Amino acid sequence: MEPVMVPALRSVLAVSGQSCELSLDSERLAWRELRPRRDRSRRTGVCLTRVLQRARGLTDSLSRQLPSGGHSIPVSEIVSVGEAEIDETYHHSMKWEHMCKPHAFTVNYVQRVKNHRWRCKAVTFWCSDEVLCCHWLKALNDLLDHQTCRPKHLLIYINPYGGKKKGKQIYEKKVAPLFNLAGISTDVIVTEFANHARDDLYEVNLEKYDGIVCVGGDGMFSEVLHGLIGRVQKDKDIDHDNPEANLSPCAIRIGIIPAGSTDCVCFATVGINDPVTSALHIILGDSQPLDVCSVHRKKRFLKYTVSLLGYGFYGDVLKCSEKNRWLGPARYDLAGIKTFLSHHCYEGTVSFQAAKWAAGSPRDLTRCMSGCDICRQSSKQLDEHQKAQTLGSLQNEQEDWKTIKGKFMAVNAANMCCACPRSPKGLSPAAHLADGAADLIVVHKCSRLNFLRHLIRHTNKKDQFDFPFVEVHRVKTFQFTPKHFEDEDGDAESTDLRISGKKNFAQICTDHPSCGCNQVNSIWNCDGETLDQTAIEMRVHSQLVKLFARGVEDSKPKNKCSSRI
Ligand SMILES: CCCCCCCCCCCCC/C=C/[C@@H](O)[C@H](COP(=O)(O)O)NC(=O)CCCCCCCCCCCCCCC
Ligand SMILES: Nc1ncnc2c1ncn2[C@@H]1O[C@H](COP(=O)(O)OP(=O)(O)O)[C@@H](O)[C@H]1O
Ligand SMILES: [Ca+2]
Repeated sequence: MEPVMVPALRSVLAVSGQSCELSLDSERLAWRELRPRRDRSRRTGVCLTRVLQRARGLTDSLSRQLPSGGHSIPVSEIVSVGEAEIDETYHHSMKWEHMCKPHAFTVNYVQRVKNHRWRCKAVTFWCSDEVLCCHWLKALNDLLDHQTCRPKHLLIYINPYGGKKKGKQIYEKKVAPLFNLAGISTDVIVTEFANHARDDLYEVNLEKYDGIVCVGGDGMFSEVLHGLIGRVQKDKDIDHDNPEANLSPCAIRIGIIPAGSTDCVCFATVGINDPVTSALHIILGDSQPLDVCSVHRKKRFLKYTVSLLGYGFYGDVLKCSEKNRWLGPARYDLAGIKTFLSHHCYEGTVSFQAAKWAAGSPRDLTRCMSGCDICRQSSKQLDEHQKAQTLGSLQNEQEDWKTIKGKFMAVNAANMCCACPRSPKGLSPAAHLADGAADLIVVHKCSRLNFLRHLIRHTNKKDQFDFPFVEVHRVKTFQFTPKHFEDEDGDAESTDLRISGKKNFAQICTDHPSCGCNQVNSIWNCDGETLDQTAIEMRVHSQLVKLFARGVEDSKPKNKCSSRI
């Protein structure tokens, strides 16, 4: 059982009562049984074996079982290592007081289970003596110290009222113990009012932290996003009211512990809305760049959005759902049915500039996966495009605008696929997290039945864009102007105020008999937050923030990057 130090570490230790050869190099920890399990006569020692078999939590559901019967864990997926905790009660009840404390260490590591879920598993290795045990502990801890991407200090904001109001409970029961295990220190703030986290981020000493974590839904994430981006621009003296401004990227990463109603940002960046999985991605120090869209009206900043910016159907669903917040996540289903039945359409003009440099297209049947090639290629091409623009070698950008006028059921910009439990492939299944572009989906006025057919396709494998009344474009920027703005030659500000303030929708409707719609205006759903203004411009900022995530992993890992739908 002497360790072999050159070039890597190799020893014979015991796992679950079996002698195993354990080896470690800078990449992997691996072990394989030396003798078949049934061969009890030659086991390493009766007492030790019994302790091993009964030791708490050390059952043999080991991580990557190799075809040869061996196991292997990448060092990058080890959560922590430490001296094994021996169950003292058991120890005494078995009258083994005479036995000196066995020398063992436990490795906590990530295990993949179904549907992109991760769990933290433990395996304990038993050594013949203390020196060997310390040696292994030191070697493993040294390797973990080299995982420099891992956060050590986190600032956590918990929304106690998000989703089913279980944010605090989820954090305390499922997440805090894991952060503890991984030796991460935390400052926890349970928010007391809406925008508490956003405002706090303007004041806080960010240098103290390696990451900001929000516990809540997309709305809570949006708060943290606004606080962080706003703070960085303020520190760098960048005017976010200028729609042309080149925003400064945020170096500090954001983690999301899902505890909301839709959890679409988490679902689309991790593959599942599961608090333990997200906590493990944070602990391992994953990093996923994310595009952020800014929404302006004229020269005034309104909001940032990372998932859905939707007018018409999704705006109305949100507006209706806000009245029923007490219903929790079910409020969206009720609002969805009501909105569907009311079947409103809205008249206006959509103008956009296509993301010509983007490597993919909204209907190319690819999905943005971990290490996505399309994101890498697109952002490279975008850099080149921007350089060419600065040098003046590209034609006037103004000529690139395309316009769609008409009556719409919905105008949606999806900056990511927007997958969520309601729609596992999302609003725009081929949209990308970090390609510097968003998918603009325009659903023209159609019958109720056709709109239902379009909606249903969000829940199955069929193409929701394959209808004559739906068009989709990959864009870098778009503008929307409702019809009444054009008619009134809109002083945007005063018109919007009038719509949202003095008049109610019924009055507006009778004022506009020619529009054929029940209402003149919808509102914008901006990552689940309402926008009062209707005439807006949106622009994508490539990879402005980073999340503690790695994109959705391919469950059948043949091609690591983008896979066919
Ligand atoms: C017939 C079934 C049709 C199902 C159609 C499902 C489409 C779902 C697309 C979801 C896109 C989600 C984009 C994400 C938005 C979130 O940022 C945002 C905020 O999340 P948070 O509360 O966690 O903070 N969430 C939302 O705006 C919620 C959008 C949910 C829309 C649900 C719509 C349900 C529609 C049901 C129609 C039923 C018609 C039935 C006719 C008999
Ligand atoms: N303490 C609080 N009290 C009330 N609202 C809050 C609080 N903390 C955060 N919020 C707001 O709650 C809204 C919804 O939060 P979110 O966590 O996204 O839940 P949900 O997914 O159910 O919408 C967000 O707009 C956020 O700004
Ligand atoms: Ca994008």
